[in-house]
Amino acid sequence: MTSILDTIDSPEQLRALTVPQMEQLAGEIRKEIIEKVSVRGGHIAPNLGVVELTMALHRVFNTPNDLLVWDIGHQAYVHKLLTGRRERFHTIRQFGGLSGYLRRDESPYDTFGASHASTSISAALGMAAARDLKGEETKVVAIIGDGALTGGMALEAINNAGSMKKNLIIVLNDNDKSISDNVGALHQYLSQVRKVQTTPSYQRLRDMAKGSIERFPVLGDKAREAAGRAETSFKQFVMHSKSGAIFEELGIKFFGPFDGHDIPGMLDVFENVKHIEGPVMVQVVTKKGKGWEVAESDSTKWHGPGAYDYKTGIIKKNAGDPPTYTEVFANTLVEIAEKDPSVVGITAAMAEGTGLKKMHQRFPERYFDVGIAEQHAVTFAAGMATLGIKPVIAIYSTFMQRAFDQVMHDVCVQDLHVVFAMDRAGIVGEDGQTQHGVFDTAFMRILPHMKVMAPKDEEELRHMLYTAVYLDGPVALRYPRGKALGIEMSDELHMLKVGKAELLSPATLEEAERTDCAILAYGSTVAQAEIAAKELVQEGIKATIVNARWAKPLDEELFLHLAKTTRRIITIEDHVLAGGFGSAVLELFEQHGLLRDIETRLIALPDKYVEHGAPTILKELYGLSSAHLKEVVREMLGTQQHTLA
Ligand SMILES: Cc1ncc(C[n+]2csc(CCOP(=O)(O)OP(=O)(O)O)c2C)c(N)n1
Ligand SMILES: CC(=O)[C@@H](O)[C@H](O)COP(=O)(O)O
Ligand SMILES: [Mg+2]
Repeated sequence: MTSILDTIDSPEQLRALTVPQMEQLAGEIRKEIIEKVSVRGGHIAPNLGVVELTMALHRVFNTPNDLLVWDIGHQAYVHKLLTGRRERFHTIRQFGGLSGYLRRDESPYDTFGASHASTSISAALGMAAARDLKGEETKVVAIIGDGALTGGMALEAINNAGSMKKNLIIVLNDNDKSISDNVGALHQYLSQVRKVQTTPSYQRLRDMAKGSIERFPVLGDKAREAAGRAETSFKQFVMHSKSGAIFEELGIKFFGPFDGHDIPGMLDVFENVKHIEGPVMVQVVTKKGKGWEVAESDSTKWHGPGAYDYKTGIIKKNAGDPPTYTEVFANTLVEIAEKDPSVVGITAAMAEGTGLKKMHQRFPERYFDVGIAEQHAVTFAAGMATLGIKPVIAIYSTFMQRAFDQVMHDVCVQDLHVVFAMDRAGIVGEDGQTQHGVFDTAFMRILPHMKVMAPKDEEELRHMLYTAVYLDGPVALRYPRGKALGIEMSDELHMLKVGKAELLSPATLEEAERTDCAILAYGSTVAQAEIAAKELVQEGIKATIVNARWAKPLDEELFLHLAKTTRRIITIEDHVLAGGFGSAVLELFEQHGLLRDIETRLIALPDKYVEHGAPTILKELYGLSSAHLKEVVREMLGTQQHTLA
């Protein structure tokens, strides 16, 4: 059979296909995604679920003039394949390759960049308002998942859209799943709607209504007009059905649920709703992982797996790999919670990613998944803290950005004891620009009362978590994505001294005073600093290595002493330069009038959004490697590289 996918350069060709051809294309797209994504991993299940939906949207709407606004963008691989990116599809999520999300600079079909959830309706409403100001006719369509609909921004946008009355289509891609099971009252409401409307009587009525509209195949305006006139048309039926009453009452016409895998059905629905005035929501029911048994049967596992074997459906994992930082964090939290009933775990829809599912399994009553609602999660934690509960809120560093004001206004001003466990801190790799967690030290350390720390390894992470739980006031700890170092971990947990760094080498402060320079390393970069120091010894260069542990409060005594004695200080961190750990150290030196007398170098990420790619490539590129650290030391000392005989 000749490939149809091979002939698709743009939605233009898609628009010329028959329904059977589109059905064949759906199969080819699934095969392409399953095979190509296997190399680096990616968002498999979300994409397999939207194949028919994406084709129908590009078929009915005149993209790119009509605007499709995908929420998150993790489900936009099909959209990429249909919009001229087939040739480069095999590069997806790789350094220099296609992004795993939408980017306005990647294609004119990518109308709005994302990866954080719940932005699509706001952006689409803004586009609709701009369109009207400009007197244009463009259709604007937001496509949002049932998970993303639990986010505050989506609800704020619905509130706004319902009263603004702009022409706007919201497609609710309801697969009954966030990454894990979806949560919340809105989710329960939509599930109810789905259940009611899949009763046999509903199905019979629906088939009758659908039959009436099918007599008017989608051939053009005349057929549509005829369909519109049909008294028993599906459109009129769904308009008068009770589904989505909650949205109807907010001023948004609601249609659905429709089968999101039924191509002719989808074409009918979109052809109809496209002509409706005012805001419209269409509930489309899809199956996450559709068409690939392994992904259908466990869509959580296949939401965003790493590399896998597409022939066997087995996700690759090396036997004997050390645990991830996430696993160590989650196990330690459960360990602490075993002994302390006042400890609770809170997640914003990331039970798997943050490891908090372990809290769920062990202490379901002390585990809270609040949905994709980071702002609410933080203030919810603050409320708990007022009554003496010890909330540990585990949020990816990048998603913490959402809740900055809640951290400031609801937690820090009131000096409440909330622990912020910021997973995925630093460069995360293939998810790229919007997901690197490289701003957290800056935005946390500027807040009065906040304490901020980062462990050098998994053993230290355990004690940092314990310390954070038993300190007072707000405490944030950041730790990286992925595998830990594989070092042995102790059984006992202990408190770390607040604001005390660890002198790693040489063994004593007296020896450190006589070294050529001091490297103050923060968090995961301690490992690079240790490697660099060992190798520099071969060149006759002696460097003091400090594991800073705290970005706030700093170990002022030690840092000032090393500055005064070695007179050369280098900082290194997996974070942007502006406002980070190195900046904090400079502030300290400036306050003590030291900057004129010492030399400093700060190794950190530049003032740009770091692209996607393997972490090793990105760290090398941006100088977070031991090799670059050695170069900086040599440059500072004015020495050339040479090896001692
Ligand atoms: C603000 C924010 N918090 C958390 C996430 C992590 N996240 C990515 S996809 C996802 C689930 C989205 O569910 P849904 O919108 O229903 O899309 P589906 O994957 O089911 O198609 C979550 C929680 C995110 N992208 N943004
Ligand atoms: C869209 C999405 O799911 C992201 O939040 C991200 O892909 C998570 O990645 P990891 O959990 O693999 O770090
Ligand atoms: Mg979903």
